[in-house]
Amino acid sequence: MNTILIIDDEEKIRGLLSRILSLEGFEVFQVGDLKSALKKLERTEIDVIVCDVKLPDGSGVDFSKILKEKHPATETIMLTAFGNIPDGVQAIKNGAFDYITKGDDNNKIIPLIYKALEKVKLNKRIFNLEKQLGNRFSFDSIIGKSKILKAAIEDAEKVANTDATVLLTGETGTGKEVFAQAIHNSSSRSKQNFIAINCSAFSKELLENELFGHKAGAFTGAVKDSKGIFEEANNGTVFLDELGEMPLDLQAKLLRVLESGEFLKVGDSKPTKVDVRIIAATNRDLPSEIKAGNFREDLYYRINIFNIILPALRDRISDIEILADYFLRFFSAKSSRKITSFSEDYLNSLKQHSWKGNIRELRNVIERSVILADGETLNTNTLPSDFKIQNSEVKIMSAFELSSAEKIHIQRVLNYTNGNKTETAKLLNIALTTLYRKIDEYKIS
Ligand SMILES: Nc1ncnc2c1ncn2[C@@H]1O[C@H](COP(=O)(O)OP(=O)(O)OP(=O)(O)O)[C@@H](O)[C@H]1O
Repeated sequence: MNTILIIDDEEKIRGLLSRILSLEGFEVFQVGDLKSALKKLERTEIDVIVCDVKLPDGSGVDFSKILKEKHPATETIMLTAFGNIPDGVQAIKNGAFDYITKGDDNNKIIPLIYKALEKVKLNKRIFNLEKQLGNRFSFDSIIGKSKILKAAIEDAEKVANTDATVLLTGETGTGKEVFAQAIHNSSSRSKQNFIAINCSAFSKELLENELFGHKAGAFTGAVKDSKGIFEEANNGTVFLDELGEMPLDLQAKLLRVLESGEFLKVGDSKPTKVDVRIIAATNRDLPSEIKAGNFREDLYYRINIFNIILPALRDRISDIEILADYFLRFFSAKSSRKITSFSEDYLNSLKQHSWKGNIRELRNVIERSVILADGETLNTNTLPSDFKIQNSEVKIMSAFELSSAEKIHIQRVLNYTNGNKTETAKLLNIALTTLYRKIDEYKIS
């Protein structure tokens, strides 16, 4: 049953609304101030809130902002006083679904609630999809049916419930972090922290500080003791991404953690002891790195206890369709568009591509196509120019058509980002200044 919360300090109005909405079959709750509303929201899942603007402990308009941050799936309808449209407009800017004028619009409330409930349904769907795509990966949500992927999943499932160190190898974007999360989530450590760090993203000093933390006074600006991720992840799992890039000095410190669970914080003389499981990943060939003097051999043998090799996408072409379909559903739901299929040529082009960026690249290509799509089917004209397209959909464009296609393309991406130029330039892979020049040139509003 859908749940509605009415926030109004006037008992009569609350009662009246509550009766109307209960008769409609909703489960209705009512409170007289914002504090009680927050309490109610902590305990009960509310779909739609009907909220007065003036409340004894604050303004409903300001509250709508807090609500969007704390309960993003819930939608709010503001009840504004007669003739006070600015309040309603501000509430919508703050994230409210809509507003109605008190007393005046009684017949509008029910249809508006149904509309808001549709939006709530969509919000929930998107959050679920995002959760799957984000950090809640389990083995069931790893997509793909190819033998080579299934074998990797089977190995990972076997090792998950041990405390063994795991080394994940594979090209960029093959899902190493996704596998690391799935291993953690199905291990006995799943209730504890999973902390991922990219060893190539920091200078040596910063990485040491991030991993091991520091004592107060260890360096200028170190005013307090600080925990590193090994301490933060105590009893949980640390995922060391791009391990091949870790500086040699830090490799020695990591070896000690693996051997004894101990390390020295920066500026400390007493060791700190932790119990962490380590999962490492690399797209480098570690034996060659050892030969080149960039990676410690003893650390390699300590890390390479259980190696899982993640296949490149081009080696499991049979998975492309199901992955593409998954991302299509995700991005069409995210942009509230009804795009349901690919053309045969589109799918063939995907299958012929070399996929150097693997699943990450596929995800980005589908997102781009969803932005550019005209109808319910993705066609090859939404693919980037480096895709092989050998089909009936190709036609030679004149210079005139090219520039109008560019204009339409920019306009679509701008619509997709709600006019955010920085994000648009990023998606188009052009400089912000180029975007401004083109907006000017094509007179895009
Ligand atoms: N089997 C899968 N099913 C669905 N999505 C996946 C799958 N594998 C990877 N992804 C998605 O592909 C993207 C890249 O995955 P991930 O970051 O795990 O790759 P990686 O191998 O760790 O990359 P890098 O080496 O660049 O760090 C992410 O958006 C992830 O959600």
